[in-house]
Amino acid sequence: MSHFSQYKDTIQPGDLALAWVSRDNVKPFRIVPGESFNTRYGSFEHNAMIGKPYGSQIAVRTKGSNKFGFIHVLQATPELWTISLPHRTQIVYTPDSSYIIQRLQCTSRSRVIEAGTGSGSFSHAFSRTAGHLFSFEFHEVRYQQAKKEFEDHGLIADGNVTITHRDVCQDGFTIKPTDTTSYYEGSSAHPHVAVTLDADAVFLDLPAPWDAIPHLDEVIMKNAKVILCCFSPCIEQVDKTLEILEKHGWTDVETVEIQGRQYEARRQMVRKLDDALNRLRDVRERKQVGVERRKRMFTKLLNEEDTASEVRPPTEKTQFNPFGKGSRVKEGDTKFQWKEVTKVEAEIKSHTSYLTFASKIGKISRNEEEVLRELQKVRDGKSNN
Ligand SMILES: C[S@@+](CC[C@H](N)C(=O)[O-])C[C@H]1O[C@@H](n2cnc3c(N)ncnc32)[C@H](O)[C@@H]1O
Repeated sequence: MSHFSQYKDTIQPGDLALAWVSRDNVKPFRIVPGESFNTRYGSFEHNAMIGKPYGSQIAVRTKGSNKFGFIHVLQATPELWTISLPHRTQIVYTPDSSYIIQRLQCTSRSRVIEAGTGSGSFSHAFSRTAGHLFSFEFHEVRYQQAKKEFEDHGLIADGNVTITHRDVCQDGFTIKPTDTTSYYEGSSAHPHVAVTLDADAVFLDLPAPWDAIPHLDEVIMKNAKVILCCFSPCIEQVDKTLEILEKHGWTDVETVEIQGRQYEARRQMVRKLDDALNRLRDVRERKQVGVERRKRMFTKLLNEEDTASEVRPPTEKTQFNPFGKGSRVKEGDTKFQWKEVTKVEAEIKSHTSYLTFASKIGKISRNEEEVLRELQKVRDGKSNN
């Protein structure tokens, strides 16, 4: 059973769990009775986690101190996997993958093609939503690593993912029995019959998608709407992709870019001009009192008079401290006035690329020879007139 497709309540032996150590330190680990998860804040025994609800905080006393270190144990989801996975390549982050999945109209009935697999970040998101994912990777080591990871996560044997070692630009997407693929392993699939992909959604995260696009006609669903997305960091790549999409009969072409932003909501103290003016007046008056006292003391010293009577007047707590200056004010303190504000978080993990979407119904492709003949006819007609 895939570790990513079902929610469960409690932490059990064998689960793939994620330790939330801090916001940018999330680590995957397998729950094994008797083992520990080690961090610089302490060593957390798996036995102390087993049976607890997911989301629990697990605390240990830090060695040689009275302090506690703690982690939260979370259930694996594609979103958390994306921020904790071992990077083998650039990856697609959740702001992009969530948008792409809905634009591809991906559902539990979808048959999705993905190339290349890379670090498998997007593959995990697809595997949760799609009916079947056919993922392709031409780098042998990356293929092996991704395959092992998918097996460990239950995405292959009991899941809905097929991974194939293939250069899709050169050899297309048809999976044959002679291929290095997870498809025939331990499955009841006929070992001599090529796989019918019949894909209705395609995601290409490749340096040269224009070389892969011409091969798609052989493997996409006929008489159904097929939606494609190409993920390209450069506008020059988009340009070449658009040209080939048009040539091969893809329509509804649109290029978008995701600009991920995170807004932090908080309260800000309301500062009125009158309050500021009163505070300035108060400061000036106090300063004046101090200056006059020092002047008197100086004169008395010159005249060798006793200065003992010149005691510092007790400082009354200022009335004009509207902004809590000099004291720590808790956000929302009812003694002050507050307004709700939002702040944009400066950085959010989102590998910015251009997303080019297109769709196709049936096997419509442009007959280049016919187009050239028609163009020639128009030119001939003009020159005869
Ligand atoms: C940027 S990574 C993909 C990252 C992936 N989308 C993720 O979220 O983890 C691109 C991958 O495409 C693979 N690749 C490049 N050209 C390919 C081709 N012609 N056929 C198959 N895979 C290819 C590369 O080896 C690389 O692993």
